[in-house]
Amino acid sequence: MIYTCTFTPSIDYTTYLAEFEAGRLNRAEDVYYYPGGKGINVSRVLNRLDTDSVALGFAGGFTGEYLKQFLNNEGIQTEFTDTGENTRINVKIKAKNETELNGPSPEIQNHQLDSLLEKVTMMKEDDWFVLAGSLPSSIPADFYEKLTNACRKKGVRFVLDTSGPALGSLLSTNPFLIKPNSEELGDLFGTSITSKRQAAHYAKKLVDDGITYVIVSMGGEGAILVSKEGTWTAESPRGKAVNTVGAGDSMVAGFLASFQKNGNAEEAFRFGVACGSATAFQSDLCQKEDAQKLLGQVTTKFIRNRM
Ligand SMILES: Nc1ncnc2c1ncn2[C@@H]1O[C@H](COP(=O)(O)OP(=O)(O)OP(=O)(O)O)[C@@H](O)[C@H]1O
Ligand SMILES: O=P(O)(O)OC[C@@]1(O)O[C@H](CO)[C@@H](O)[C@@H]1O
Repeated sequence: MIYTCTFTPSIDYTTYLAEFEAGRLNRAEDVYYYPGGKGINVSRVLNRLDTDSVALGFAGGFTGEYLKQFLNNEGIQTEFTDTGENTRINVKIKAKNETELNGPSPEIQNHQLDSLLEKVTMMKEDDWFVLAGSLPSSIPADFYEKLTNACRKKGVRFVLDTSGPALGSLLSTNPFLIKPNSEELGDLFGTSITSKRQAAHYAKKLVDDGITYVIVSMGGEGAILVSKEGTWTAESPRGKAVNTVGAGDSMVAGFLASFQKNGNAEEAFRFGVACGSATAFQSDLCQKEDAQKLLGQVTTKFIRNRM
């Protein structure tokens, strides 16, 4: 089973308008209330790819209820721990540019952390634990150690998709897969990454340090996958970007759904890229057929590592 875990879920209040101007009253033409948060997006896309998952994490209040119901209505199993406070609402403004306003993480108490740890301890060999999205800074560092030790002991593969200091501090747990975008990878090394060659250089350092697969996503430019064997690069299919929120999460879901079936990293990477682009080309997250249609446009190049 794939377990996704979102510490900081959201309702994504997604609005479309021709023009947006800060500092004045703007009126939206269309609005959508999507469940959000990176792990939740991974679960929603997995579900559309006919792959079961359980969405774990922390939610509360009327927004937390909406989130759970929405996911359950889509047929996704949820096991959220109640935070006792409203889950945040993130504002996504789609005008000529995309503007985002994300709320802060909830305060999470020790007994709530323990309840998550208990769930991870119950996982079985060959399960997956996908920790995705922003992590509250108040959580003691040794908690993640306990969490990832529990995964290791049970033979559960740990997938990490977070950003900022949390990404840096969790790398030493040797995740199976991480998926930073180029900006997040650059932040990690105190530099700015503008090409696939640069991205491959830094991703390789992470693989040398013990991470099995590093995917660096680069929006409309495509992505790279680095492992001990070498580097694959992929161009994104061309199309009109409608809403890129969740494109990275769709890529993670596509990779996992495919890898879980046949263990072929290149194939999983190609399908991940197709899922990312299929999501970017529509308002909500992609459906399986959308990704399958784009798959033929995703070709990869491989460069073997020198021994
Ligand atoms: N404009 C675009 N055109 C085509 N494909 C895109 C576009 N934007 C994103 N994608 C696809 O989605 C993948 C992931 O996108 P991106 O690098 O923006 O992820 P991200 O920054 O993690 O996104 P998010 O955090 O919103 O999920 C890209 O590698 C690409 O395959
Ligand atoms: O604030 P975080 O946790 O970094 O990101 C949260 C978020 O922007 O990421 C998802 C897209 O990847 C959205 O559904 C959600 O609103």
